[in-house]
Amino acid sequence: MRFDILTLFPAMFQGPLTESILKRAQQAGRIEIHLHDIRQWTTDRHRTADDTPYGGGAGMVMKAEPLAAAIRAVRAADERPGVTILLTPDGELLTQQIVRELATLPRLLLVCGHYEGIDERVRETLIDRELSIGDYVLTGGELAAMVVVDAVARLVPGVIDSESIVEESHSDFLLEYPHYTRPAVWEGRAVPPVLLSGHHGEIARWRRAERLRRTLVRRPDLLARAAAAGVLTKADLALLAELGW
Ligand SMILES: NC(=O)c1ccc(NCc2cccc(O)c2)nc1
Repeated sequence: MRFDILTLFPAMFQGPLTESILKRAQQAGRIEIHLHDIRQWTTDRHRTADDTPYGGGAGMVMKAEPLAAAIRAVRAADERPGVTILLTPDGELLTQQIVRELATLPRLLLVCGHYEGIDERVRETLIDRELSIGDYVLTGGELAAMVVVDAVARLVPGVIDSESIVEESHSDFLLEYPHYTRPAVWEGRAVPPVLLSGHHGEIARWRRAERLRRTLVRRPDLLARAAAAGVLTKADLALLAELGW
């Protein structure tokens, strides 16, 4: 899968995209990440990529010409069709369901807006989809783009071991079960005995029960979505009834 990131601050991506799993995934050729500095497509001496807003007001708006030229040039750089996504607080809220959908695409172009955003005429003509990582405003779309790349790339086959994806949090709307590792007792607190029992069936049942209980307590909204999506078994519903759901 190919990611193209269009930004005014390419250096911001050193670190998250050049370390650990994403670095190894790129070295293994599972994913490609190409950074593009939008200023490369400015034409004036001052390399102007933003300007003051028509109608007045504070802040700056990203100019249409350089951004449109960048999007068109980057799209043309690879024959694979890609979806062009703008990261913005006004976008559709990113969920694991959307992440799974994006992970099936051959290519993603992520446009990192800045200041107060981008000229509306670029949104109308060149942006396919607008996504938000949450209801808060950041100085730019770069951190949001890193979140999208991280969440999507880890679902690309071969990037991480597939069995850990199946049962992870949010994969079926439910939160994760609690995790423990050595030592068996830490500061007087023991690991739940069932996990040391070797009874894999009991362990699976305990973990499922913990996922349901935690989701009920922390995110009842997700539980309702799990029920609506039909991912709760009769045993799940019986246990949830016992828990008062
Ligand atoms: N919640 C988010 O995903 C998110 C994304 C971007 C951002 N700031 C840049 C920006 C601000 C306003 C308009 C625009 O197009 C881009 N802030 C938060």
